[in-house]
Amino acid sequence: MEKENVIVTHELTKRFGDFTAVDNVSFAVQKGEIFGFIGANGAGKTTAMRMLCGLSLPSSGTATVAGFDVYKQNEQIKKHIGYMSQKFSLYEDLTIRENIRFYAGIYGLRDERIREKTDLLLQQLHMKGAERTLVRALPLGWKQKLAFSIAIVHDPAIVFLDEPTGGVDPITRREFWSLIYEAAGRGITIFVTTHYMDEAEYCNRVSIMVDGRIDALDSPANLMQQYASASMDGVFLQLARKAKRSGD
Ligand SMILES: Nc1ncnc2c1ncn2[C@@H]1O[C@H](COP(=O)(O)OP(=O)(O)OP(=O)(O)O)[C@@H](O)[C@H]1O
Repeated sequence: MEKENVIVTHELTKRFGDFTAVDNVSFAVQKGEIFGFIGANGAGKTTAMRMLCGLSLPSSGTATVAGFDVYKQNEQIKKHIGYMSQKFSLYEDLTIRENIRFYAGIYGLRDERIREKTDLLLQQLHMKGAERTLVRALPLGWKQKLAFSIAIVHDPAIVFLDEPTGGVDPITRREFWSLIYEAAGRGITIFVTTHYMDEAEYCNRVSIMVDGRIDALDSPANLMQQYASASMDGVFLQLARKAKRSGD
């Protein structure tokens, strides 16, 4: 049976003045898929992701996210997605437990559900006993795992992760990825940008953006075969070399 598509774009485009940041991008992402979105600095990943999250209107083209139209239903989209940016927004002056409660409340969970979810998260993250620790005192890897769990506390259809593991060591990144797999196993679609090519290999499919366009899109195994490379690093370098645009 065909899996349901939760993101569908057709010739999605974003222009800033006469500069085309995202250029006629068409793709679909299936429910429960881990979809990697990679590209050199300035390729257009964040701009595309912001349109899909309902944070920025496209210049042209179409897109639906969780069945909602990015032009007309951006408030609905925001309710059905989770988002974690590079500068995740945990409150440093609140404890772990207080951060979970705060965001669960914003997402509209009822008190009883918040209590259940808080206990579940603390257990999953092995943070029981540390729940009254201020977030500011936590190591970066703990903060990232907590931020991810909070981004999906309301069981969204899709979670958008913008370079979620920047700056952490490989072991912590792997632990972070086990949380991603667990969420995908529950049917949450993962849309993730990363600069780490080992992480690209963990994705079900990877799209590679060059100068605002999607130049390649397939499973890591197929891409490595197509570009005759033993790693995603090799695939990425072949494509990124063609880029004319440089990041800022
Ligand atoms: N508001 C804006 N006005 C003008 N140009 C912009 C604006 N936002 C982004 N751009 C430009 O669009 C291009 C794509 O930027 P974007 O941030 O989407 O790239 P990216 O692939 O996410 O890069 P990075 O990996 O560095 O985050 C860049 O050249 C950037 O300077």
